[in-house]
Amino acid sequence: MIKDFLEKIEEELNEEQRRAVCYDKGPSLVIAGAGSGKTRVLTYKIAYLLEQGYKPWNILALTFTNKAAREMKERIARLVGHELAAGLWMGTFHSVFSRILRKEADEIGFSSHFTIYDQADSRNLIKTVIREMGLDDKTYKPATIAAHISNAKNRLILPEAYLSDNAVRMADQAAKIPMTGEIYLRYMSRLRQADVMDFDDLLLYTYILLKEHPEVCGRYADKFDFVLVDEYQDTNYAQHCIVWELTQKKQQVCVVGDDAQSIYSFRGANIDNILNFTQKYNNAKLFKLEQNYRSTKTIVSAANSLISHNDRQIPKDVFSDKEKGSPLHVYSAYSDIEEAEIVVNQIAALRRKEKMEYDGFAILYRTNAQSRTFEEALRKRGMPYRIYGGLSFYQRKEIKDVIAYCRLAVNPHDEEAFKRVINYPARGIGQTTVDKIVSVASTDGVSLWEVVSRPEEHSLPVNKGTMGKLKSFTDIISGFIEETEQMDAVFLTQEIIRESGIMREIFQDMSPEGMSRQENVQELLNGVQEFVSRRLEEGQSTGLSDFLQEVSLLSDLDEDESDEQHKVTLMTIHSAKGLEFPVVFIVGMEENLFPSPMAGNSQRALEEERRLFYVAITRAERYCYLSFARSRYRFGKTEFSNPSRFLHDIDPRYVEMDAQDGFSFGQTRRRKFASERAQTELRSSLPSVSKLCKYEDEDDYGTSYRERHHRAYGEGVGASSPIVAKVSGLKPLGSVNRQALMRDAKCGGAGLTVVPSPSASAKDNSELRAGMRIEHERFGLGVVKAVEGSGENTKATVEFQNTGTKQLLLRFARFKVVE
Ligand SMILES: Nc1ncnc2c1ncn2[C@@H]1O[C@H](COP(=O)(O)OP(=O)(O)OP(=O)(O)O)[C@@H](O)[C@H]1O
Repeated sequence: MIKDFLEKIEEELNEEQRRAVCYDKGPSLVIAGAGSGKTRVLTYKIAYLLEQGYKPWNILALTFTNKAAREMKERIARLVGHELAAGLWMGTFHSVFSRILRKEADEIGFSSHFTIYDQADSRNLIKTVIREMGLDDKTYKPATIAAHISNAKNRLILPEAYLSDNAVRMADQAAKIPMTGEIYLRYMSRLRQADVMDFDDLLLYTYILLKEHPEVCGRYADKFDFVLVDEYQDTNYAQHCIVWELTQKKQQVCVVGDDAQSIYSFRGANIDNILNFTQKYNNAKLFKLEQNYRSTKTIVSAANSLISHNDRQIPKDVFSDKEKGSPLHVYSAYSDIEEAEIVVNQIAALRRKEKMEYDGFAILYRTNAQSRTFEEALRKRGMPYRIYGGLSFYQRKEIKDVIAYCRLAVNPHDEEAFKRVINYPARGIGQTTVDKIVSVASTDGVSLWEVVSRPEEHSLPVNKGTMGKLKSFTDIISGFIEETEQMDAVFLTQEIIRESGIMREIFQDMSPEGMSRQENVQELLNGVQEFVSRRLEEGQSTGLSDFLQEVSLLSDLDEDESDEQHKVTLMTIHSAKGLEFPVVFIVGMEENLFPSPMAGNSQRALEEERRLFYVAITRAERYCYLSFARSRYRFGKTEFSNPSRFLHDIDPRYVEMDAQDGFSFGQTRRRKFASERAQTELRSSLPSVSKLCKYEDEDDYGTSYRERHHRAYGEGVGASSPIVAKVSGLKPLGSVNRQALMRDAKCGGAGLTVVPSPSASAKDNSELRAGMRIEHERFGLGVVKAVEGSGENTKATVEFQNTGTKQLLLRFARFKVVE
């Protein structure tokens, strides 16, 4: 058996992997470059320890996810048999330590039956505490307070320490939430009274248990002869301290990870744990796995050249023995619409050329909301896809909520939409009331809307208070109904998001999940805006019911999920960690998107964004495509984007770009692409779009939505889109300023040339002839095939290079003739 196993090790592992696997003479740090077989090494190492005679119950292996633990256990079982593998202590920090905590609960004043609160439970309790303390939960937003508490727990800061820390107090005071420490104190005691732990407590109390009960700590430290930790770069301070408590005596610990793939600081991960490991365990042996088995030489070199721009890292030289492969191809698109079409066209072309299945392709983006345009382009082409680790755009809760209001505005008798939002956002209309409405409606044979619109006539049995709440609801919906007659879909959707209270509900949650919901709602607005602009250009109606019609067709396809096994995968880069695909598209490579504007000027945050890009590139086996859109709708207007600074970080030898794309790689890095002057000039020429969008809500939040978002996303260069101009009476951006931007952008630094989208001019339109080439703001380059009609009704049929053939009503079309 031993001989077989050693032979297997010889066959399956390279020399450095073997050395890392067979080392059990003290602490070790295995730095595993991307695609270098980290999982293989961990699996073999545990199997090796078992073969060496270590007992499974004396081995503790901590993973980042339950899935990783399951998969690793299966692989170990294949090597050493199920019986041995089953006895291992293997799982996530939370699952392993909740098991230990249950056993030792009375040591720290809990019963062994303590309950574990999930995020929603814990937020509810925080909200209750805030209210009990007489504080305003609009100032003390539960999500924000929860994040502060979680952060403190992950750093092992207890309420008393929190309260006595001057720096923390001052920071909370500056953030206008000085009572956070008191809330934390009360929240903790409430959890204790209820015999409950929240998720972070599982780590915090484990640490307390080990630190304050040396005999318990000694028992576990003696029990575990070997501790292994996967994804060590993503551990937080509490996890790091727990590992230390368990291993400082025997020093039999092996941590595996890649500092270049540390991407979870927003969840408390601290890259310093891995960077400083060899200082903490000063006789630790360092193994570097540098051979990448996944990607072509070019992809590995491109990723190396990118990450070399980070200061904080453990030096390594990742290499590949695979074929050289093609350069990373960069696409510059006119708009997010064209970007999606380019990607989908490329998928179709590669499938034809290389006979690849759909599941060989992945589209990776920085934010969830970006899936919309790609989903729509894939659907249009009938290409099967799946969203990995999430829902498709129109299935997301916040989108369904807004759409439900839109449906009511168009048809208030829509029962499902009615039930979905009558008490969302919460307006004190309980299930009992809804049941009564349903019952009366059924007896009288009318719709639910009919009952609440005329409750007396239908003898709805509710009290005066409830009657008032129903009246407020019907007033809101009636307002929308009235507006559907006169307003277009963009105006109305904005109105709905604001007046329904959804904006207040969603935009006060600044947690990562909350931000993602905000981005989704914003993206829905972008979709509506895109719809309206397109329909205007096509000479078709732009009402809300037209938009809903289009959306319902999209959702219909959603339900009619094809049985196709092979699907294109769409996901955020964060969820792509650990996965690999023959072809990877990394989209939205723009400033203000990637790096995330939240990173601001913080070097630490920017380095993490760069690591995220590194993770994305290293998912690719054979082809890697990068794309950016030069404009996209944001905040109700077209915003021009500059290519991401990260594109400059890749050595030009490993990238290529089509010559006509108006982008060139240069030597000078990280300077502003478009000059400040041009941006300022352009901005000052813009009328206040906020008048239309009316996002301001100072009364409730102190700061406005736009202000917060612009803080979050940075100030973009924008121009009113045609529909914005039409509805609000604003004029489209003057050509002088646009030319100024083009002039400045063209000679702007960094070796990049950015040509903003074109705008239409009357002259262009009247002289338009078949055969002419045009540049359209969103559809990109195209050739005019025919011009028909006259005056206001002149239409052109244009065959676009990437976005197909379209008919444009010239009066509304935004393009310029290029030849
Ligand atoms: N010695 C080896 N010989 C051949 N192939 C190997 C070897 N080691 C690993 N591989 C293969 O390399 C690929 C990458 O391995 P794995 O997924 O474990 O990498 P990883 O280090 O976890 O990567 P990442 O951190 O980038 O997700 C896998 O397909 C794996 O089977």
